[in-house]
Amino acid sequence: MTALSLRAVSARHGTKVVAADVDVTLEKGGWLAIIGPNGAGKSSLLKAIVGIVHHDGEILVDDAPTSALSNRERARAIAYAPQTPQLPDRLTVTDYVLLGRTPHLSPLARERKSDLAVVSQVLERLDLGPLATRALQTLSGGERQRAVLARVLAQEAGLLLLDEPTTGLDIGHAQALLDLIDRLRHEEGATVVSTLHDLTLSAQYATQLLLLDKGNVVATGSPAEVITRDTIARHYDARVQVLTTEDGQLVVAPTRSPDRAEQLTPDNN
Ligand SMILES: Nc1ncnc2c1ncn2[C@@H]1O[C@H](COP(=O)(O)OP(=O)(O)OP(=O)(O)O)[C@@H](O)[C@H]1O
Repeated sequence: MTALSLRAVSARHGTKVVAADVDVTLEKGGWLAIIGPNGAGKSSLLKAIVGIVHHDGEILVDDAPTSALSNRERARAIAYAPQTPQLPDRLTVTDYVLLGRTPHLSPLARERKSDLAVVSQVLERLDLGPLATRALQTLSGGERQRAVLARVLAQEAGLLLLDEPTTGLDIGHAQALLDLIDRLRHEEGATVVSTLHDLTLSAQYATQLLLLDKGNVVATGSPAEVITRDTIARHYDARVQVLTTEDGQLVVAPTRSPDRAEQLTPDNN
């Protein structure tokens, strides 16, 4: 089944188009990373898929046009974690994560045992058990980020849209979180669309990349097709080497300009 199809989709703020004419297809269980320099339109495109930024063109989730879904149907199909969420600071982690169950409850109904079970399972998976009764305002940046992901996972939607999910996480927590998302893909068939600034992580975790530059799609394909020294130089104005580890994983390593690096060798200092 095709989990997500964008057909000639443009995202716009008012009349200003910030991501133009995007065509992409993602099979169930795939992971699409939207990459590109600052201001390229990545978050806006993600928000257009969620339905909180205007779009032109057609968006299909599980082969159904999202324009035909009710809010509730949409919330059961698509879970979204914004880049900088406004959190209800006084809520405990458990109560906040329970909000993820809202699309599964009938109006005004209280949560059921099964909802609480989903929440405690998700908290455990994200190593948030010890923080379950803490108010959100007392959490560190990385802990808040994990709480947001926990709410998204509690929603049990098939399509996860994650805007910079590793922001504020140290390298170990970032890897643990991406590994967890990867497991959800493999074990539960979740489909993932994320924006990611870290090109190494994008190359290692995504099955498919879409590179935006100034709102235009300038490259799509597998990580090896999209992540090349020339492409990164052209669209990010950055000097990098793309290395391959012994087990075949790509690593994007920034390099200093040769002139400047030479000036800094110990002999010259
Ligand atoms: N609500 C808004 N109203 C008007 N313009 C907006 C709005 N939100 C974003 N933009 C503009 O749309 C363009 C794309 O922004 P967007 O946040 O989608 O980029 P991005 O690729 O996610 O950037 P970054 O990597 O810096 O997070 C930018 O020029 C931005 O200023």
